Amino acid sequence: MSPQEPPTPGRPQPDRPRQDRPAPGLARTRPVAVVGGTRIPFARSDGPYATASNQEMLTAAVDGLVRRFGLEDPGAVGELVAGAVLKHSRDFNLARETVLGSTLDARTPAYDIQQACGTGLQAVVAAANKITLGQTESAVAGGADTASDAPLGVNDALRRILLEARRAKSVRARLGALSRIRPSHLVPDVPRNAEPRTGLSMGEHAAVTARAWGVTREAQDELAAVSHQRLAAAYERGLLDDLVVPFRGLERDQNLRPGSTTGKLAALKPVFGLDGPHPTMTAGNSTPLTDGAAVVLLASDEWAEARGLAPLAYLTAYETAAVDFVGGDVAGGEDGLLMAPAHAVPRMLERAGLTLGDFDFVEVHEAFASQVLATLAAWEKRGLGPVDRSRLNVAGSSLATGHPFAATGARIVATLAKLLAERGAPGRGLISVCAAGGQGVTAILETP
Ligand SMILES: CC(=O)SCCNC(=O)CCNC(=O)[C@H](O)C(C)(C)COP(=O)(O)OP(=O)(O)OC[C@H]1O[C@@H](n2cnc3c(N)ncnc32)[C@H](O)[C@@H]1OP(=O)(O)O
Repeated sequence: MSPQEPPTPGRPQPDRPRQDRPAPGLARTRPVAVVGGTRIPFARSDGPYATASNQEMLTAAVDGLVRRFGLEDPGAVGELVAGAVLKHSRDFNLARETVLGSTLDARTPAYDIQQACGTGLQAVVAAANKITLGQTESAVAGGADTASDAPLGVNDALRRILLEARRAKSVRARLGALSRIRPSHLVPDVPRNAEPRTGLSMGEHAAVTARAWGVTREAQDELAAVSHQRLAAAYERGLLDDLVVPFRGLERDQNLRPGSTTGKLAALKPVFGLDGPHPTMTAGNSTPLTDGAAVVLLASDEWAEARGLAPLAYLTAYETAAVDFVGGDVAGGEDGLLMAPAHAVPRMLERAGLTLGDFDFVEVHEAFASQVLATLAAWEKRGLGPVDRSRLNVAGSSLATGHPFAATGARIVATLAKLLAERGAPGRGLISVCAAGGQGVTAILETP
């Protein structure tokens, strides 16, 4: 090529010696340690956190983590990744605002993430991916949600009139627009716990799936009672002592009922699936609407070692899946709204070369007892084998703790990492979280 010829895109230039690709220090992968986690006790909505915002709750959880691991110094944390499902417009930059209001160094970058109830786990995965690629040394990840302080939207018709009034070029045109406001326009737009494409609530969708998989009321109540009993036992033996920081007078999850028994649960009246025969889902075997926040600290081994912190476990695999809950095999149960983990987990296990029997702990987010049981049945049908119940949600799960949507993933990661550390290496735990919109987020934690 003559010096006058333009360089061909993508061709190595003769005067530029060929380098090792990728450049040294780039595109490496390395283990991602879960160093610890902190959450505030979860509260039933319209209870003690009724006036707490997502930002206040997330800040309390972050500050708890900063105190516990001494993260105040500049540059200690690479970034904060967090989200909320129910967001006010003031929460548009929730993670960064949380940094600014917290004891983290104000120069800590932060960004928001959202995958419905999978948000907390997806935040952990996003942060972990940067650590494994060597793009950052440490990160805090998690989420917060409040169903009490839910954002109320302006009635759509009123919003259009107000926008028209704002755009008006004259006082007359503005008054003309405003004169169309009617008392009915003052009815707010309240967020509904429902799927926009079906109009059905999460519970109603779960009821359809429960029927498809033949999940009984007794099995659901049994799972719910065990969840409460195991969470109560976990508190009693101190498992949560360094994971939960008090907030607004609460020291333990408010929803926890240590005396929950199948007898008491059997007395509750059904609340979902009332349009079909034998409804089985009640307030006791469904998660309540909940307020709360949870975060975890992730890091490279080098970072943890330099700060004298011992990793609890390592995040070693991740998978996500989605189902066609509108047009797919909904009646057969495979494409039920909350069944995406039934697809994500087999894929993840195949990639990892593992079966369900290879796990010491299996953590399945309990949106509803019926959805957990349908998921277990689907895994079995797909040849993954049964889950040993003595390894399932051993410290209780969302039926007992409650479920502040975006916080649940981080709660599970922190609890599982603690369980693995307590058990001692080698150990392995699976996480499965179903999410609105027909999605599932799953992961594996290990102590090699
Ligand atoms: C991907 C996902 O995670 S999807 C999941 C998203 N989350 C949801 O969809 C939330 C679903 N939950 C709900 O909508 C509501 O909590 C409902 C409809 C289930 C229940 O709401 P409410 O009727 O307000 O429940 P409430 O707390 O009042 O409980 C009803 C009764 O059951 C009783 N109860 C609830 N849990 C238990 C229990 N474990 N043991 C004994 N009694 C119980 C309550 O004491 C109450 O009794 P009372 O009427 O005598 O006071």
